[in-house]
Amino acid sequence: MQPIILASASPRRQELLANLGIDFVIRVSEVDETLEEHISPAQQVERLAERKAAAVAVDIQDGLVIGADTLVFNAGQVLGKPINREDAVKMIETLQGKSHEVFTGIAVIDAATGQAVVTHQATAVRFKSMTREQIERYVNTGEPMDKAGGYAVQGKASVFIDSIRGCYYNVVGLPVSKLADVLRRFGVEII
Ligand SMILES: Cc1cn([C@H]2C[C@H](O)[C@@H](COP(=O)(O)OP(=O)(O)OP(=O)(O)O)O2)c(=O)[nH]c1=O
Repeated sequence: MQPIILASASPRRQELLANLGIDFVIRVSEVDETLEEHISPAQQVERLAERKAAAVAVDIQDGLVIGADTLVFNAGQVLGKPINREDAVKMIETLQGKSHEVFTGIAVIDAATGQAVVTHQATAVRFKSMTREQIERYVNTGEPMDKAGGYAVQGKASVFIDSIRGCYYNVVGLPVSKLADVLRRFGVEII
């Protein structure tokens, strides 16, 4: 089997891939994650996932490099990670009491041939109504700061999640079942 390289510093992605029991190494390269204007959230996450994988693939001889990117799409607006506490409060204020979509793009690049498969998945997440005080208490936990949309479905934000339609793991940062489909196209059978 070819070596598998996860081009991600996200502990969530590392944990989800490790859960599958496959051997992989982690290599991360600096990538400009500035959001582009006038492209759909699906295109946005696909481009960033591909950029992350390509930045690592260019430096190695062989192996399958996996890149991923997650964004929240709410009321026509793309939300990345909050830049500070106030930004996190604002993000959650716009999310509470309704549904939004979480997009994760994944890219797998065969470093030896340059062959790439890039795709994405969307999951709908509905938040309960939250008071300003609850939002502030949640932000004070520190949990929102390195998460797209300013929340972690797998963490304390779970208290405020009303429902999820689609892949849960996609919200956490890696659509595991879709990734398995893509890896199979490169000859990697997980189970
Ligand atoms: C919505 C949501 C996002 N997230 C996380 C997943 C991602 O780690 C992060 C989105 O940021 P990303 O820029 O997609 O990823 P990253 O910077 O953490 O890691 P890398 O670029 O090295 O792969 O938000 C959660 O953990 N839980 C959630 O519920």
